[in-house]
Amino acid sequence: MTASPVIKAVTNFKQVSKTLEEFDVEEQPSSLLEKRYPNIRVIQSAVKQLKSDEHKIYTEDGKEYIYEKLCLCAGAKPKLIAEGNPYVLGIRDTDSAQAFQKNLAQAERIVVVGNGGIALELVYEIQGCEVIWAIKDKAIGNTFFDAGAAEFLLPKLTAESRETPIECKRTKYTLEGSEEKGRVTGTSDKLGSALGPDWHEGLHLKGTKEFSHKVHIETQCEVKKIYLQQEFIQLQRTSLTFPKGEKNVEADEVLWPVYVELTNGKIYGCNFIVSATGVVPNVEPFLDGNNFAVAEDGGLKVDEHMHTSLPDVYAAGDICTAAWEPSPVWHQMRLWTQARQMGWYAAKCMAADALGESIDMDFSFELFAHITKFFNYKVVVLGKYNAQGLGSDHELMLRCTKGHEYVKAVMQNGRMMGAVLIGETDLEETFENLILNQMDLSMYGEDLLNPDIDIEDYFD
Ligand SMILES: Cc1cc2nc3c(=O)[nH]c(=O)nc-3n(C[C@H](O)[C@H](O)[C@H](O)COP(=O)(O)OP(=O)(O)OC[C@H]3O[C@@H](n4cnc5c(N)ncnc54)[C@H](O)[C@@H]3O)c2cc1C
Ligand SMILES: NC(=O)C1=CN([C@@H]2O[C@H](COP(=O)(O)OP(=O)(O)OC[C@H]3O[C@@H](n4cnc5c(N)ncnc54)[C@H](OP(=O)(O)O)[C@@H]3O)[C@@H](O)[C@H]2O)C=CC1
Repeated sequence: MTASPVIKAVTNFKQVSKTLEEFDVEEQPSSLLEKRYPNIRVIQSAVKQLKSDEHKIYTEDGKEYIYEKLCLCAGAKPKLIAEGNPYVLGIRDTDSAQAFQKNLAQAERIVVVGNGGIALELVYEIQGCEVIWAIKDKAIGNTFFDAGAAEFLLPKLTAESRETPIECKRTKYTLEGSEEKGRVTGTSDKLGSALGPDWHEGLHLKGTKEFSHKVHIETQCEVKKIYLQQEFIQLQRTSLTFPKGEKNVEADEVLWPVYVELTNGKIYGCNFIVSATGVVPNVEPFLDGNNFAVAEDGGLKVDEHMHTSLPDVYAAGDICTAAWEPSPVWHQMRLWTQARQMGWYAAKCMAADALGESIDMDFSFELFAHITKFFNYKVVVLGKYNAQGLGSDHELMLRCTKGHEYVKAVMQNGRMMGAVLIGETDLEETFENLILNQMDLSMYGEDLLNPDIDIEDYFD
């Protein structure tokens, strides 16, 4: 049962190593899925309400369905800095991405807030529009890497000329445009599927200006307040303490539709704001009235069999929070890769439960592994790649060739616990093995990253 008219399909799946997977995500009509798998019937209608004590779901088209077992995969919603403000956009699905593209086409300057996946991709891709990027941290990309890797990547962002991205041969996201709402083009309230790898390739992310890229980064700050143009003018006129434009507001000739005051005291006018500030699991309102155990991050708690706290209800993907004791080198992140693995494993668990069979935890939860692309570099993150939860008792080993590769290994008690590999390092399989087998590597010391030693052969 799905609220969106298209089905997301994983295509060109490639097992890069034991745990690393690469694939494309395509929108396909649901009829194709039904044709390929005759046991599947797709019902396109949003679920309005779940009554888990009756084993029933009610859909928006007025129908009700009884289930024996149910798996909830309703994803997550963008967690916006100012919910309801028409100048604050989030990006989640095809609709919201197209709304963003439409607004960008009219824009001279935007403010991007957040320091994770979406912000990293946006600031690199946007052309012809000035970007003020406001981040809480000292360095860019805090959810994926550390300050060292950020330093490595930064020249790519500030370079005036960029490589032309490899052209996307397929139309991956196909929904038609969105409605006009307010002064920036809004999105409908219907929640579509979250975008996946290379989501921006089908979009034309260009503003009104002739220059290529212009990104200004404001570090260690958050958004304090957002002012609409009239509010801003009024405050400038009436408030003695409000900055009048000499010091804190950059000397602008133009009046902007909206102004952002940052906690570092600076104020920027812009056409609109992108809130790329993470997600919250999509549990309301359709799950209201059910007594689910919910984790601190708002996700439905699932055990090692993807089972929620309610009988016969399972959950997978962004909506759930892994509440089992994880492997020391795995953690949850709301990513396509994990949503796919969880969905696949949840299906196996449901089948095993129905047949009264036992099932072991899937191997993909042994090691956190993610492969992606930032600033046109291949990026692989493994295990506790940012030393998450390792305390101060760990060491970092680094190898970096400017503009070419960045290799970081996180070591604890002589064992490799995580790694960040940027560029074509060819080390992912070896490092994956070293993390999985927890071999004592103390005797190799710094040779572990010595470029003259072919460690692939060494550990074969
Ligand atoms: C811009 C962007 C770029 C991303 N890039 C990457 C990337 O490069 N790599 C990566 O690994 N991850 C990426 N992600 C994250 C990834 O998209 C998500 O982790 C993943 O889609 C989660 O899958 P899901 O099935 O849990 O949720 P979703 O893909 O969001 O699917 C949820 C589905 O539930 C439906 N639904 C919601 N409510 C209801 C209801 N009440 N009734 C019926 N149906 C309902 C929705 O219509 C939707 O089809 C990106 C996310 C975004 C927003
Ligand atoms: N290539 C890839 O793999 C991509 C993956 N994605 C995934 O899509 C989902 C949505 O992406 P995104 O929105 O970027 O989420 P992310 O979770 O990746 O990043 C959110 C960022 O916003 C920051 N933040 C949170 N609240 C505030 C606030 N109030 N003010 C300022 N900053 C704030 C977070 O900082 P802090 O961590 O300190 O709270 C973090 O830096 C994520 O699950 C992400 O992993 C998206 C794009 C690409």
